[in-house]
Amino acid sequence: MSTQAVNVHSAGWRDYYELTKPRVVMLMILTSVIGMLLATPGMVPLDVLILGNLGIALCAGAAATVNHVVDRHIDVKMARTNNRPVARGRVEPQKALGFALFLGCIGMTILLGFINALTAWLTLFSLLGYAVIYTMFLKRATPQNIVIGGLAGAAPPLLGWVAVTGDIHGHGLLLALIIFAWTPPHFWALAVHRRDEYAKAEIPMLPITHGEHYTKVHILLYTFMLLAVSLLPFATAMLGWIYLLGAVILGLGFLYWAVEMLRGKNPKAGMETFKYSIIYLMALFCIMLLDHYLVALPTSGV
Ligand code: HEM
Ligand SMILES: CC(C)=CCC/C(C)=C/CC/C(C)=C/COP(=O)(O)OP(=O)(O)O
Repeated sequence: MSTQAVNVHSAGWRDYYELTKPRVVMLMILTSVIGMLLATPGMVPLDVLILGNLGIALCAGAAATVNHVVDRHIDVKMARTNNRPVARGRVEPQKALGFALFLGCIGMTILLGFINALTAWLTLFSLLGYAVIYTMFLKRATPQNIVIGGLAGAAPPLLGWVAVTGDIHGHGLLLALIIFAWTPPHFWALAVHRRDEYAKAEIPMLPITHGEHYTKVHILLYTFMLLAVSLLPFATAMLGWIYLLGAVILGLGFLYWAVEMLRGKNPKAGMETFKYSIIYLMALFCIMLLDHYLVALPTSGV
């Protein structure tokens, strides 16, 4: 049997793992872990840390799996996604949906049984926000799809916060707001780079409906907004000087790439901006943690 035939007909655990969009979920979990640690001056109880993040990750993986099923006819048309397990036929849609249901039920049971109801319901809203509202409706309907859909992806640090404290605090919301402002430059940079593929799949992403220049201007505007929003944890005394310095340097780096895109002289700028966006978010949240333990807690007298 040829390798191609094996690829097409047999599903392995790797295919099921891929359905969960593991690298995206890992970054989300980094933000929810940090959301938990920022929520308290003390140490987060180990069961909340482990079970809370497990529950959130399983629900995010369930949402990602539904996205693979719903988008299979689109995914098969784009080079970036055409080897995905459901699009390629290695995993049948019903089996993938069963897998999503399994992950979602375990995730919700963990959150309801061991964390708290508010975290569980907010996680379910995020799951449905991405799997149903974004994937089934917004993605196909409007170039603002990812701006609105970004609310679901922005939730993890807030979910982490609520898992620890049991209520929604302004500081937790601020963390989600940062990811909300980050999502458009994160995604549109890639969409500019992959414009032709989205056009082929007839998805109304901003570079297709409004053109590349318009998209690049909006990337720059959102990057300014992101820089401003990222200063709020300092302005509200949630975090201190180390964070301020980190947020400014990382934000200026993002602005550099957004301007590079707009100048249009560097053909790799779109992909570089996309890659930078991931490093940016990872680094920003790590610096929050550093600041929390080195500056914010010691000066608050805890
Ligand atoms: C509606 C919101 C979002 C949209 C539309 C979006 C879009 C995308 C797309 C299309 C890719 C695929 C790039 C590729 O396959 O080359 C991607 C990759 C990625 N995204 Fe997002 N994203 C969103 C939100 C998020 C959030 C909230 C996070 C984490 C907090 C995140 C983290 C990542 C990471 C880590 C990757 C790289 C994955 C890899 O290397 O396989 N994204 N994003
Ligand atoms: C419970 C919880 C926290 C839920 C969050 C769910 C989640 C995994 C969101 C991911 C966001 C994302 C990768 C969007 C891209 O989808 P796309 O379909 O536009 O991109 P694609 O073409 O790569 O599939």
